[in-house]
Amino acid sequence: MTTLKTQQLFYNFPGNKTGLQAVDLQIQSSQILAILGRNGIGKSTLLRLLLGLLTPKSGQVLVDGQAVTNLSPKQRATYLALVPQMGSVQTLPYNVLDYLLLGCAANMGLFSQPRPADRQRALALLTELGCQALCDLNCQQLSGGQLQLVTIAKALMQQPKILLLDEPTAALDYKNQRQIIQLLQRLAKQGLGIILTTHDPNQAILLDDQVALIDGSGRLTSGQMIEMITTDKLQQIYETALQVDYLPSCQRLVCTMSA
Ligand SMILES: Nc1ncnc2c1ncn2[C@@H]1O[C@H](COP(=O)(O)OP(=O)(O)OP(=O)(O)O)[C@@H](O)[C@H]1O
Repeated sequence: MTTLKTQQLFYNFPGNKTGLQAVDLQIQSSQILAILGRNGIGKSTLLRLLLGLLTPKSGQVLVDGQAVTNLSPKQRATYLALVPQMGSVQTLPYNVLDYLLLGCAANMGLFSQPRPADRQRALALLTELGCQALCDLNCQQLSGGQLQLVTIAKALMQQPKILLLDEPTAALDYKNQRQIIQLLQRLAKQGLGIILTTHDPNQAILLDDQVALIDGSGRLTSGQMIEMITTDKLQQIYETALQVDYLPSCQRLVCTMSA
């Protein structure tokens, strides 16, 4: 069982007096936490703090009780992997299979090569994501959605204990969004802890686990999806008219923009 938690995390955005305030969150193996908040509120920044890529003004991030900043890069990579926001993914001129194998780098020695088992795992992941036909393409030839799927597969090659995903379905069509949601649920059942950011409350509804909302002052509150995804709470964090209702034909809550 792995636990990732923050204690009273404060962070000021560069050149700005605003930031994240007193963030307390916790996630453990098999849990999924969806983080929602409006543009520029600090969701990606929070993921970078959790990964130890940014240093908080105060407070700390603990992985199994150890400060993330005290872990070596290799130790960190055994715990945590990131699927970055699509705009920030640098496409390297590798074919898709080799790109996925880069995901194993943290678990390999300096001069070792990927093993046949790693290649098989990469091919199995591509097949699971319906991307097996992409395997020999150059990454720079991929569409935005194809690159997003391949980037998720690369992070899974790292075999982390907690997976952090920054808007993992932003570039995906409905079928692929459903596939990623189902994949995340399967992985959580197998023991992976998952933290993702999303702009779509419907995804948090479908994932149906933990939800964290960041409000306009950079404070985070979290709880079970059913307590957090309400018309009042979402209207407050997005500062716009929207509605959360139970839709009998979908047999679930649905969030829509209202007039
Ligand atoms: N490299 C940077 N240099 C300076 N300021 C930055 C940098 N990256 C982000 N910021 C600022 O930090 C704040 C939080 O940004 P962040 O990317 O964490 O927000 P976000 O909630 O993920 O936004 P979005 O939903 O639009 O992706 C913003 O005000 C942004 O302008």
